[in-house]
Amino acid sequence: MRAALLQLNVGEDPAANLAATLEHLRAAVAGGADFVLTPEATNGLSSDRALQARQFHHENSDQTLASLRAAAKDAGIWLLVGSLGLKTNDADGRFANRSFLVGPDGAIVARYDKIHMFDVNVTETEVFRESSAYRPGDRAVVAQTPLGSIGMTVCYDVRFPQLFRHLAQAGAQILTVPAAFNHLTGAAHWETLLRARAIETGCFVLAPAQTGRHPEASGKSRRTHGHSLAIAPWGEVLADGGTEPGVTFAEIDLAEVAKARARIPSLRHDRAFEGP
Ligand SMILES: O=C(O)CNC(=O)[C@H](CS)NC(=O)CCC(=O)C(=O)O
Repeated sequence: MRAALLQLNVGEDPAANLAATLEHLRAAVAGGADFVLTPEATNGLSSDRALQARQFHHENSDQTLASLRAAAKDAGIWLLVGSLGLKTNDADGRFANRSFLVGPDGAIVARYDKIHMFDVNVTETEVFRESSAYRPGDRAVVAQTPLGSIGMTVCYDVRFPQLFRHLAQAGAQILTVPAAFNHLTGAAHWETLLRARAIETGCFVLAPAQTGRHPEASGKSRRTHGHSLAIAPWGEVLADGGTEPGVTFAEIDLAEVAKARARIPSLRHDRAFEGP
């Protein structure tokens, strides 16, 4: 199976972001991809909640999702829409940060709402309160597909190894980690965290990422780390997307999952313990 990680530099306009995503998706298909993955926040990054309330839609009327489903069907590929900001029916008006797995017939096979919210002061001036805009999910998801069993996560989830262990012990062979990783924390932690999750679980880890500077109409901007990564179950980096937007390919051979787990069977060696 040939996977393609789309590395994006989205702005605030969902229509422009969709156009760029479709362009990269066509390049991925032309390059022979069976499974295409887009990053977190494929429909846009913004800190302007009022703007997002005008631009985001409910899942069943979201144009980004409809167009990407149609593109997956046209090309006959599997597609992970890393995540979309979507409206919910919650009284407090919070959005969902939702990841979708789409089949080659365009059907939604699985959906996952990001569980861990990035409520972090990266520096005094780079402050994130994701949970003020997004409501966290509370359900782990593994999807069985002909490509393998796929455990779904998003971005900051990568810092919670118990979720990854749970997914692997529930049968996942491939773990998806679409991200909009911060440039500072990314430089320090991104590759190490992803490689650790692959090694601990004996899973392939596929992590398509946002990259570069994301300017907002308000004058604010954020910077993301890029470096979309495909990692093998033994921990090797198979492909690194660098810092430019584009497509990065990786060959996924599921036999590697069984091989890595046969060499180090730690996934089956959990023990109960007491204290402190
Ligand atoms: O806010 C949105 O619209 C979309 N969501 C994101 O960009 C999220 C929350 S700000 N980013 C992360 O989780 C980065 C985690 C990270 O960088 C780390 O763990 O160090």
